[in-house]
Amino acid sequence: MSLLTVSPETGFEPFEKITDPEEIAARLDRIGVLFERWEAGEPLPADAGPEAILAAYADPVERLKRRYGFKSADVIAVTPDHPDREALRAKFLSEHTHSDFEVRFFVGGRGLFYLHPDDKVHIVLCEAGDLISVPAGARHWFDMGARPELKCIRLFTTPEGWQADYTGSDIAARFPRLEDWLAKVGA
Ligand SMILES: CSCCC(=O)C(=O)O
Repeated sequence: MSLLTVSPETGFEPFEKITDPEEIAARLDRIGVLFERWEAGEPLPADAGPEAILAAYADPVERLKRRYGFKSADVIAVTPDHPDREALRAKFLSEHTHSDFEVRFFVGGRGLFYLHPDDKVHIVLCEAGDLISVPAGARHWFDMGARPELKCIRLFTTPEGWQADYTGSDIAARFPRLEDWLAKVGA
């Protein structure tokens, strides 16, 4: 995991990369985002599907539902050869918001969250064991990369699950994607 906070106007240099989980949690807390490190458990098989993933994490998911009143959960499980990987990636690559409080729990793989709740963009590289919230109304987007390796449980306080309101902003296009990010900033 790592966090970088940048201003869309001034760009990325110089940047301060934060890798200490407690510091990441403290910085994200200031913008109303919950960040926790969890035991990710035994790695699941690469081809584990949504049902297997939810079954393996039934207990922590139940605890999260009780703690935050989540009404539904789903799984994003994408492998580098997933036939719909481009469409799945594109769905999250434009800035959007959700009307409810949500949580993402990464049980495998990685992806880059770009949170834009204020005048800064807070870029969080999320990996197995990272839990991060998406506050209601917070602008954000997400990149799983061109060859995605991602297993993520999502929890929603609405029964309907994932519903996005796209902001129409082109801000995401001005930011490096996952691969460029890893090359520039590192994991
Ligand atoms: C890490 S899950 C995919 C991203 C997502 O759910 C979102 O951007 O709202």
